[in-house]
Amino acid sequence: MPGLLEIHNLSKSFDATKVINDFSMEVVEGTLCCLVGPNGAGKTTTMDLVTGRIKPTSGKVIFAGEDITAKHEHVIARAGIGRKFQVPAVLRDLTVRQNLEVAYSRQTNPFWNLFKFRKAGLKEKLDEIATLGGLSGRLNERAGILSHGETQWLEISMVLMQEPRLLLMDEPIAGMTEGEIEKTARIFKDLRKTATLIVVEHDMGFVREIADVVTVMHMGSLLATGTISEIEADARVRDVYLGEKEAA
Ligand SMILES: Nc1ncnc2c1ncn2[C@@H]1O[C@H](COP(=O)(O)OP(=O)(O)OP(=O)(O)O)[C@@H](O)[C@H]1O
Repeated sequence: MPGLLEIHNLSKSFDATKVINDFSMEVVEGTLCCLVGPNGAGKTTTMDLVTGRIKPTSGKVIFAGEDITAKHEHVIARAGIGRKFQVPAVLRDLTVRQNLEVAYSRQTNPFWNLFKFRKAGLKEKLDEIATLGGLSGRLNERAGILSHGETQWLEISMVLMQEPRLLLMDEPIAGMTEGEIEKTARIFKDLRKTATLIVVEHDMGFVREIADVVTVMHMGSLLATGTISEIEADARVRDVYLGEKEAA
């Protein structure tokens, strides 16, 4: 079965520096892939290339069988690739519910959204996503009073409102408490039932908890890919990545 996302021989140079070097990976629909690697390995740049934020020097990105390499960022988003960045972009003065409505309609006027969401189906969809994101009891709270973890879950839920087939996340647990990390792992396990995910992550404990597949990058290239047990047993990975962390 072809992957929902296929990256073929991707390279990217900034001026004379090649930061992505003939990198290939495939993500099968319904799986959660963790993209790991030392600082500067090229993980964020790869995500930028997949979402069309920047364009590769060579290589191809295929999504759901379609070549999206040359497409504009907004076209790629509309095709079903959602991204949650590390820095939250919630509207702090609106409630959790209003933020989710804005994410769906892309309209920041709460009154417009109030009418729109009375239409059949949308309220149910919002409630379902709020439950998935662990926010069903917080819908009427102002987003500005949420904890850091809750704000991250709201952001994830906002991306889900756009119904992405593939969801990319940059270090989603950065700054979270232990309890929030555990809850985030549970949310991700639920998400995997309906979406395909790529999570860029440094915390190997969290990766162990959530990943179906782990892909390791090193100096812009693929170093290894496999289950977490295969990756942890791989001497090359230990040398360049885990070894480096132990030494830090
Ligand atoms: N716009 C740019 N111009 C020049 N070099 C860049 C640019 N963007 C990224 N780089 C370089 O590309 C390399 C890969 O960076 P990238 O942020 O993709 O790594 P990363 O694996 O996400 O690292 P980290 O884990 O620290 O976030 C780094 O050496 C970085 O300095």
